[in-house]
Amino acid sequence: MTLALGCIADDYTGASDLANTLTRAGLRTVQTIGVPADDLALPEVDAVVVSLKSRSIEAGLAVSRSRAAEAWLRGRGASRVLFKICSTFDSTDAGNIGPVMDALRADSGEGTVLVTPAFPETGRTVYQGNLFVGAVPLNESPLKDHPLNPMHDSSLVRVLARQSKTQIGLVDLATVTRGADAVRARLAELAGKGIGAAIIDAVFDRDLETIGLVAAEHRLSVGASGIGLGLARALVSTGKVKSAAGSSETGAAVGGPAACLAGSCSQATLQQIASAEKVMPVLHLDPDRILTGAGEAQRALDWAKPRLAEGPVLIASSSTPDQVAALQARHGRDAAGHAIEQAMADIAEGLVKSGVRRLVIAGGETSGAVVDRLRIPGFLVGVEIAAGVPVLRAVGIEGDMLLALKSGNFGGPEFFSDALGLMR
Ligand SMILES: Nc1ncnc2c1ncn2[C@@H]1O[C@H](COP(=O)(O)OP(=O)(O)O)[C@@H](O)[C@H]1O
Ligand SMILES: O=C(O)[C@H](O)C(=O)COP(=O)(O)O
Repeated sequence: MTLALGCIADDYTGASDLANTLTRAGLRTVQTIGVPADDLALPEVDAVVVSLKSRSIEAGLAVSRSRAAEAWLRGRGASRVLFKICSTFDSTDAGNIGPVMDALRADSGEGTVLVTPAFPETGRTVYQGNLFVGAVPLNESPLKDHPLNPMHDSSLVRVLARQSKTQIGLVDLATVTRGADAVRARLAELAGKGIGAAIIDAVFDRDLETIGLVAAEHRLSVGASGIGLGLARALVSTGKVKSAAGSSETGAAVGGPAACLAGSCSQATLQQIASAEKVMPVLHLDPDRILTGAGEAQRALDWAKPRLAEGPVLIASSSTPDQVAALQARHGRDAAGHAIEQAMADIAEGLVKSGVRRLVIAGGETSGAVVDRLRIPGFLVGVEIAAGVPVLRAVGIEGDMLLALKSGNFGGPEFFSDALGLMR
């Protein structure tokens, strides 16, 4: 296997989002969970997206796991590596985007690393280094209330500078619109000043295509699915990869009971849960009971089992920002997050033991906890359910399973029904 592109994603929904984008852009892609075991049978692909649950862990651990993933990718011929982060730059001043980028930059000998979370298809744009979510700056968007990584500064130059050891520059939109050579010249200017990374503006897909042509010449880039799109289009347009567009996995139907789990507290997910309540049974977990060990996961399984034969169910821990803040005040942010993730994993494990083979999960950290508990080593990419969210077919397990790992902010109001309709 000689990879045209190696990717390291800091959460599982983001990995799935990127794998979807690369597949739709014509790259044969597989998503792995962590660095694959040598005996995991992988198809011949152009790109591998290694999923890590590293976005919100201790920075040193995020660095070591990311470096191990990079070594595995480079060992399989990846001369280009994309460190995939959230399109809303989910992170804190401790990291982990800066520390991981610094380490991967040192390993790769990269001069100035191109960084952009722009993903216009989902309303993420970057202008003068500032990230916009739809029409509002990041710090005025619902991401200001994220349970783990609340974002309070839309200037990514400032945000990354607080996390990284290198200086952070800017490649502005005016430069990008002048084309790849202008971007190359600007990067050379920054590298000459010893600036190790640059936020690069992007508002439209054509900006990503320009960026992708330059990023394809670099050993390391950092960004979300948008730069992945640019890289994929550049690899195809320059003949480095023969397009396999339309090659997404469409294997046999799996059938059987189906269930949805929502751990995301995003505005989008709360709306999707409300829509789902009109068409399927929904159980709202009591987060305090989870934190006090009151058997909430078992209660959820006892509720779900008799209903699964009738149709899909949805089990949600999701709360409003005020409720999240109150719970965190009572129990601690990290303790609350971890306990609820693990409860979701307990529930998922019980549902699979009850015969569930089609699982929709809302939330990146939630997806990580569930997929790790189910010991799924990798996924093939299926049809797209919504921008950034594909159907995934598990590989390396006994039997068949279909999953959808929904980024908290992605998908329309009817996402859960839409997903189940495509996961047969
Ligand atoms: N009711 C709740 N109160 C506090 N934290 C919660 C609640 N429900 C879920 N969480 C936690 O919030 C975090 C959600 O993160 P994640 O699953 O990545 O969602 P998103 O994709 O929206 O970022 C997880 O750590 C989860 O355990
Ligand atoms: O928004 C993105 O780029 C990715 O889909 C992502 O990283 C989502 O992470 P989340 O934790 O599911 O919001």
